[in-house]
Amino acid sequence: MGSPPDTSKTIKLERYNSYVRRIQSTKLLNASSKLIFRTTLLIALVLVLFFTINYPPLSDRLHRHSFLSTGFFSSSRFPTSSAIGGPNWEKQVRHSSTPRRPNGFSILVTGAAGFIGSHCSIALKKRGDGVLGLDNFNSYYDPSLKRSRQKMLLKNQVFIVDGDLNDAVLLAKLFDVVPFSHILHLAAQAGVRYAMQNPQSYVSSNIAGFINLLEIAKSANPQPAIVWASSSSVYGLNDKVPFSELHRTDRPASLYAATKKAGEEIAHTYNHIYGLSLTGLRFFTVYGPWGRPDMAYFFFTKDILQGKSIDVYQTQEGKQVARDFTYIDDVVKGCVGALDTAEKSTGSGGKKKKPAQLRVYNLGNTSPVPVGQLVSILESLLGKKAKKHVVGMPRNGDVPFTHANVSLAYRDFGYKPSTDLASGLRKFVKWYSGYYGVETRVKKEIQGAGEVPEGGSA
Ligand SMILES: O=C(O)[C@H]1O[C@H](OP(=O)(O)OP(=O)(O)OC[C@H]2O[C@@H](n3ccc(=O)[nH]c3=O)[C@H](O)[C@@H]2O)[C@H](O)[C@@H](O)[C@H]1O
Repeated sequence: MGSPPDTSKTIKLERYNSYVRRIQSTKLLNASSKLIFRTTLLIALVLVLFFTINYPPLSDRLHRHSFLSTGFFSSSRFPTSSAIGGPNWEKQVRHSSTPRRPNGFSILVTGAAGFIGSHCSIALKKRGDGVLGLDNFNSYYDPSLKRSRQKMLLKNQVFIVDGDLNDAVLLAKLFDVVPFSHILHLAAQAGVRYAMQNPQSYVSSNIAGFINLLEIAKSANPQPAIVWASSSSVYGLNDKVPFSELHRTDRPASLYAATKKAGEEIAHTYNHIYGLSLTGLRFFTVYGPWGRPDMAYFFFTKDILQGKSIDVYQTQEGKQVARDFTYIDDVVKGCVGALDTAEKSTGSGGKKKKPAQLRVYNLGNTSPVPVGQLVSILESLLGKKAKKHVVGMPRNGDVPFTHANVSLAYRDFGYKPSTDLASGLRKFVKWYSGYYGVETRVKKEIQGAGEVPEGGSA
């Protein structure tokens, strides 16, 4: 029998091999943890860099009062990740405000998601001006309508900055990025009767906001020329007709009217001290497609269709209340005419060099219509009778009638309203039917004729 085999060498070899395997797996583990650590660090760095550039919004970084971009932008041209103040945002601001025609304007339109603001923005953009919008999308009336207008503007390559007139940091930033030649200032707290419910909102938008904008404009270089929305309501208790720019406007009947009249006086001051070119437009009850749901023609339409009763006001003496209802397309032509004839501001670096232009114009229809007749026209266009409730006009700021003399606007920029109330309301009802998807006589007629309702795709 031979001696047992010597296994001690084999055992040693196995132990050695297992030792080497352990070392190798530890090394592998170390290498992969290092890789994971480095990758995490890199991702963290990229994220920190991204948020430093894009977030929080500019004004949050510079002061605590915040406005947030809602990232609502749906157009492929203006992607959703455009926080205010970031490079992507600046690119959109520049692109939107760059004119596409020789000697075109670069215009900041405040209240661009509003009724008159959205129509004017599109008209100006279509003729080749650069247009940048500003709007705070407040909820005075259904903000979804403002968002729909915003979508329509995006389709027309107009970008709206989501921000407030009272945000001085934002306004200063906009003027840093763009040397605006003009401002069309239409942002305001509108509505005559709402002023009794929320007086402070009128002070905040129509006075403080306006002054904030003027402060930025007077310091800008070049100073822009400014065209802005005043109101027919400044005539207040004036009873001379038709209303002329030469008539008294020192008896406003509502706080809304008082803030618009204050705006006209404030405009005088900034023109006088700083040489800003300023043109105030007194709008007379403007109506039409994409209009304001707080206005009588709009909510009468809704209530009539829903079978609800409507209050039709009459004066305390039992007379009909009347308005010089003015169609939106006519008003847009007036705004464009005022911009085209606005002279340059004369100041620079906050100092006036010589006297500058200061103007006020009526933009009305020159043909007042009693509210009862407005209701009859709507009944016929909707194909439905209204449940009318005739009541005395509440003492809440309303005036019994308005009637514009527009000879000054005609003389200076050829303003000539051409749409009567029945034709204008027909266009409004056509839009309303398409936008809200409701049946009306107008809709049946246009479908019968093979037309597509306006606003149906918004
Ligand atoms: O030109 C302006 O500067 C203003 O025009 C608009 O004010 P107004 O002319 O008062 O329009 P709007 O409310 O549509 O009432 C229309 C008519 O219906 C009567 N009216 C109103 C409500 C009601 O329930 N019943 C009624 O008969 C009412 O008595 C009136 O006769 C803008 O809203 C305002 O922001 C401002 O721009």
